[in-house]
This record gives sequence, structure tokens and C-alpha cells, in this order.
Amino acid sequence: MIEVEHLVKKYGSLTAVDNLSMKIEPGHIYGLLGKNGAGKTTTMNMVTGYIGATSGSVKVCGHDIFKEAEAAKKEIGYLPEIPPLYTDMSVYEYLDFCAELKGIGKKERDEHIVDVMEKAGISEMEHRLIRNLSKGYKQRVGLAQAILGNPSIIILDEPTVGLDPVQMIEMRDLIKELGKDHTVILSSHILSEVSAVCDYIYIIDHGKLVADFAMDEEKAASLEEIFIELTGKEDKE
Ligand SMILES: Nc1ncnc2c1ncn2[C@@H]1O[C@H](COP(=O)(O)OP(=O)(O)OP(=O)(O)O)[C@@H](O)[C@H]1O
Repeated sequence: MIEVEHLVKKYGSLTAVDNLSMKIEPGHIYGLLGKNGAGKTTTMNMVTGYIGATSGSVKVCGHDIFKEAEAAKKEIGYLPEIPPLYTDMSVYEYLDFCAELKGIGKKERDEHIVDVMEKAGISEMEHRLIRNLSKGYKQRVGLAQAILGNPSIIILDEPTVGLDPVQMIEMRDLIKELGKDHTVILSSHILSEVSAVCDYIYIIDHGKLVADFAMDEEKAASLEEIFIELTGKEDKE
């Protein structure tokens, strides 16, 4: 579904992503786990075609993200760490605008937006201005935008950052629900989040892949030890 091979991103003398290879198969919720600055956002930005790579390749459903961007991007819904929201629009106006950008025809748009709002749990916020929403609801609007067009893969960068504990649990439940119909990749530096939601883990440190494994009860119970052993103690949360 997604094949990342020998991906490298250099910023001057800093190698933010260092020869990273990953395979994403359909039907799972993947966690990209790493400390702050490990290279998660840079990886996701390359996988979604937001930024170019220094070298290496990303194929999404057989399409090269850099060479066949349009076909590859159709398969992906992306919620960046800071959702690209137009806060002077109402929820509906914003989703209508995004749907148009994604090439969803006028006729089918309304029904699709209603469906997406329901999935994201924001139906009752339809006419509210985005700027007046809580952080948790803003994040849900970002999520709704990501699932417009019904992409097969949903990529979420630190989806619970800045949410309060209740909003965090709601967002996790929402992600689990989405995982039933989509392949999901989420990045996080929060171990409890990853073990609660993900069934496959990639751990990156200093831009390098240091572990990948399927999540089970045993791994969930020892995730903290595994993480510290692989990445060192500082910055752990
Ligand atoms: N545009 C840029 N120019 C220069 N350096 C950058 C740029 N973007 C990221 N970096 C650096 O690349 C490294 C990886 O950053 P990245 O944002 O991918 O990490 P992250 O794992 O997503 O961390 P966080 O959880 O803090 O967002 C960091 O050292 C960061 O400072």
C-alpha cells in the first residue's frame, strides 16, 4: 500500500531522515513513534508529498509520490500537526471548500460532507465558525478534512497534541473507529497513546528506523522499556 525505500532528508548538514524504509499494509493502524525532533513530521511530509526528499522513494498504491503526485495523493488524507483551518469559515463552508479542492463534484458534495461530519462527530457544529470551536473540535474538523474523498490511507501527525484528557480519549476512539475502514498512520511521542491505538509500531530515532514490530499485550506492557533502550532516556514522556 505504501512502500518507503531508503528515504533521506537533509537540511544543510543535518540529516533529519536517514535511510528510512517502511512498508504499510492495508487494514492496520500504524504508529510512528519517536522523541521530539526524531524526524516524524519530516517523514510524514515526504510520504504525503508535502516536501521533497533528498533521496529515496515513496510509492503509494503503486504511484510514486514525487513523480505521480496527483494519483498518489488521491489515496491519502493528511492531518498535519497544525491543521490548515480557515478560521473565519463555518465548519460546513470550510469542508465544502476542501471538497472542491479535492475535486469532489458539486452534486455529491453535500451528502459526502454530511457523512464526513458525522464520522468526525461534528454534525452539530456545522454552522459554527471554526475560530469559536474548542481545540478538540478544531482537531476533529481537521480530521474531517482528511477523510473527505474517502482516501484509503489516513495520516495523522500528533493528532492529540494540545487536547485535554477527555478530548484526547475521544480523539483516540475516533481514530480506532476510522481504522475499521481505512489504513491509518499516526505519529506520536506519547507511548500510552500509541499502545492504546496502534497495532503496528515503527520507532525512529535521529531520523533512523530503530525498531518495528506488531503490537501485542506483551509489547504494550514493556513499550516504555523498549523505547528507552532504543532511544535513550532524555525527552521521554
Ligand atoms: N525546515 C527545516 N529546516 C531545518 N531543519 C528542520 C526543518 N524541519 C525540521 N528540521 C529538523 O529536522 C529534525 C527532525 O524534525 P521533525 O519535525 O521531523 O521531528 P519530529 O519527530 O516530528 O519532532 P516533533 O515531535 O518535535 O515535531 C529536527 O532536528 C528539526 O529541527
